[in-house]
Amino acid sequence: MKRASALELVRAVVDPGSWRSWDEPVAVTTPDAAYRDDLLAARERTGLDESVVTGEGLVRGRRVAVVACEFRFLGGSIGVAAGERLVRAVERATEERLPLLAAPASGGTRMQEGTIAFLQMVKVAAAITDHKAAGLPYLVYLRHPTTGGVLASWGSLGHVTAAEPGALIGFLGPRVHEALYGEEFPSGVQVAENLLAHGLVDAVLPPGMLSERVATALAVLCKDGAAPSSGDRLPASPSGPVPSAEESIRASRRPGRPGVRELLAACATDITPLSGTGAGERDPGLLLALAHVAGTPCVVLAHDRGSSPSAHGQALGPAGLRAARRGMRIAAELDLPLLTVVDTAGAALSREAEEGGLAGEIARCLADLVNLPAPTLCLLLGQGAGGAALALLPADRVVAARHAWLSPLPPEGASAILHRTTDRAYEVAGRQGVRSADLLANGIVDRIVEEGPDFLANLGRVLGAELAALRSRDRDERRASRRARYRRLGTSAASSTAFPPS
Ligand SMILES: CC(C)(COP(=O)(O)OP(=O)(O)OC[C@H]1O[C@@H](n2cnc3c(N)ncnc32)[C@H](O)[C@@H]1OP(=O)(O)O)[C@@H](O)C(=O)NCCC(=O)NCCSC(=O)CC(=O)O
Repeated sequence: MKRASALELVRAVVDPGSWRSWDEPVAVTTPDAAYRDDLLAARERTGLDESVVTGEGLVRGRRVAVVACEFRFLGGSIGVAAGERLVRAVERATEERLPLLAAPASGGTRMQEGTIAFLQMVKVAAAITDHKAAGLPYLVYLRHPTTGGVLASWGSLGHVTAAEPGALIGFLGPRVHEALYGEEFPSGVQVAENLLAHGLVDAVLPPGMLSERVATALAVLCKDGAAPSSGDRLPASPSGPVPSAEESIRASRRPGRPGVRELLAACATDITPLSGTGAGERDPGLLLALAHVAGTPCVVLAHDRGSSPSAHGQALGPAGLRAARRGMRIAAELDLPLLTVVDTAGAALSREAEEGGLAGEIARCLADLVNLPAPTLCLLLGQGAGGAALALLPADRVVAARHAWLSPLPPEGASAILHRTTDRAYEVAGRQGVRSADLLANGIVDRIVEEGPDFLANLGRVLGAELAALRSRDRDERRASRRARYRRLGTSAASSTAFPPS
């Protein structure tokens, strides 16, 4: 496939005329005559003095630091000079508080320089860790081909990672595999599209789409917008009769009830979908995205019932919960508000889910979420059955749709435990205090949104106001009051009015 040069890639992504190189010239000092000849030939061929270019430009008007490999320069391989140039660029981006875009294309560590070149991976990874620890975004665009120690360091540390269509992306170079094992590496594995299918990258897109997608992601990651929407008129507080548990459970399972996709379509912009854990797993039951929700930048992680006509939708498994924890880490690193959306008929119940650590992942989600430094808001949108629902619940604030509910397991399961039949599900749910009104009374939910004709628009307004209010609070105070809130649950201080059982 055609390979764009480093500077062609840069030109594709930055605004015309805005590129400023940060590169300081490097001299050829090696005593190895053959390597010296290789370097000089590479310089002649590319017009560059090393295999990476670094600098800054505007991406749709925003200053962004960019580092990119030139594959025609010794296979884009990284030796000491290239490693040093990369690290200086990352450090400068951190100092100047610029978001960083990396666009590698490389055969990995430069073989001519050996082990000292290999160890550059450590300092590059350390510099990127510092950049992220400073709360700054790091985006990666994996180009054809990206292999070895480049993929195993700065290629795999992005908050968001995209790849070039058809690009060869893998740890072991196919040439090496063939030489070592005498056979070709299986085809179709080290290919961008296969990485997407396995939750290793978030998107596959051509260089021509990069500037738009980078701008969209950075609009959220750099926390643009978020004018507090306190002037918005919020929907009136709920009044009128409280529906029974049966009414709410039936309503939450009605075909056509809006899910997270309808919610985002109604009140989110600048959506960047993220895919999977980044560690080889994805789960269609979990939607992870960056977005502006009602104008506030946030990480969204949500149960996704998908387009499945079944009321049960797509069950969430351990991989989905691991992807959720990836979203929590991004929110924590960038101090972005996190919006969770609960709408699940229950976790995946299967051998794979058990062996994949379902219970452990629920535990880790709960622990991570209740301790997350970032502002957190949970929307109980519909069904809230069992641990898969609770895993996304313990936020600073919890908003519930009128017919949303939360129960320790699907109501039919509760009925089976108590009465050895699923037939008494609604009766049991009524006694378990699952309704939004019960949750409000027990201090689990802070606000209920009625489900009238403007349901989604009202939800958007409430979420916007809640997110804006959360962002204006002091971080330590917010975290302490979150912990206190969940510590209090079940004690008399937690509940206000007790609703009669439905
Ligand atoms: C990246 C590739 C798939 C690209 O294949 P192509 O057929 O497109 O191109 P190619 O093989 O002709 O490579 C183009 C030129 O770049 C050179 N080249 C490629 N990789 C290099 C490297 N790591 N060091 C020095 N030179 C390298 C090639 O020798 C060739 O030079 P010329 O044109 O002069 O012949 C392949 O080069 C490859 O498999 N490279 C090895 C990848 C790998 O396993 N790296 C691990 C390194 S150790 C490491 O990184 C640490 C770690 O693994 O953790």
